[in-house]
Amino acid sequence: MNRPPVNSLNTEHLEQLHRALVRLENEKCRGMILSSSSPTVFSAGLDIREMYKPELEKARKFWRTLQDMWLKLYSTPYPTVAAIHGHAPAGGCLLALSCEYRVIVPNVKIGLNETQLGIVAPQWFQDCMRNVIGERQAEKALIAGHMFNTEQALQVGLVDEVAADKAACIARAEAFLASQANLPLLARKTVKLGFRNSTLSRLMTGREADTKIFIEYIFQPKVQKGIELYLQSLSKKSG
Ligand SMILES: CCCCC/C=C\C/C=C\C/C=C/C(=O)SCCNC(=O)CCNC(=O)[C@H](O)C(C)(C)COP(=O)(O)OP(=O)(O)OC[C@H]1O[C@@H](n2cnc3c(N)ncnc32)[C@H](O)[C@@H]1OP(=O)(O)O
Repeated sequence: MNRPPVNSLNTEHLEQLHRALVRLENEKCRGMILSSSSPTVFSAGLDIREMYKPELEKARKFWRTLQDMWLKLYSTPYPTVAAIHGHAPAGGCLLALSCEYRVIVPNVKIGLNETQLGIVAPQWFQDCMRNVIGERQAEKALIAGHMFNTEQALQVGLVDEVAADKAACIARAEAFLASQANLPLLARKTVKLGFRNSTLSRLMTGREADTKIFIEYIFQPKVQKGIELYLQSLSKKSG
């Protein structure tokens, strides 16, 4: 990902990610490392400006593009690793959770923090967390909007490994891909999709309902007020 300063996910960036995933699949890619050009941020999650006073059709397109990108990422036939050498809140955490393996560096925060922002992580975000860390830990983390530090993320199983820095992180991600390289492709892909199918189907069969929930939620005046205040707090911080 290379969308400075923080790889926030707007419609255009989501479309780029989606196109890249389609191309990798068409080219029979043998593995992907999802990484960031930023030295300190993996991805800041959804671009909050896409949810602030949006036009209805733009908001719908944004959400459908996110759904498209995630459905592709979660179901890739090739192995995927997230090299998390920077913070990964909310949608950034979703990207990492959607890969098959996660390597993180020290001093990083990762989690589905939506509750803390006064919004709600959609069901499929929640499913991804549950599938990785289990029901009990996911429920606790999501209710609190907890951001895990590196040590906590390793302990709870949100990530698989800690590496010292970006170079080591990429090297460990490559080692994971190498460990998968000799597995028969069809068997590997079939098992992966078997595990992920119910999560994928839940969104695929309810896409329009999921979009409606998103739209109705973000268009509420009190939610808009919360987003406005959060945006102000973010820009005050950097100002
Ligand atoms: C059942 C009902 C269900 C209903 C569902 C409905 C709604 C929910 C919908 C979706 C779920 C939401 C998912 C999300 O992903 S929301 C996004 C959450 N992300 C965050 O909270 C992260 C916010 N950012 C940070 O914490 C920090 O920026 C950082 C990532 C830790 C990096 O810190 P750093 O100090 O390096 O950078 P700055 O904070 O100075 O930021 C630089 C610059 O970027 C702007 N920015 C940061 N994050 C975002 C973002 N997510 N979107 C847009 N812009 C962002 C920040 O404002 C600064 O901008 P400036 O112009 O001031 O320089």
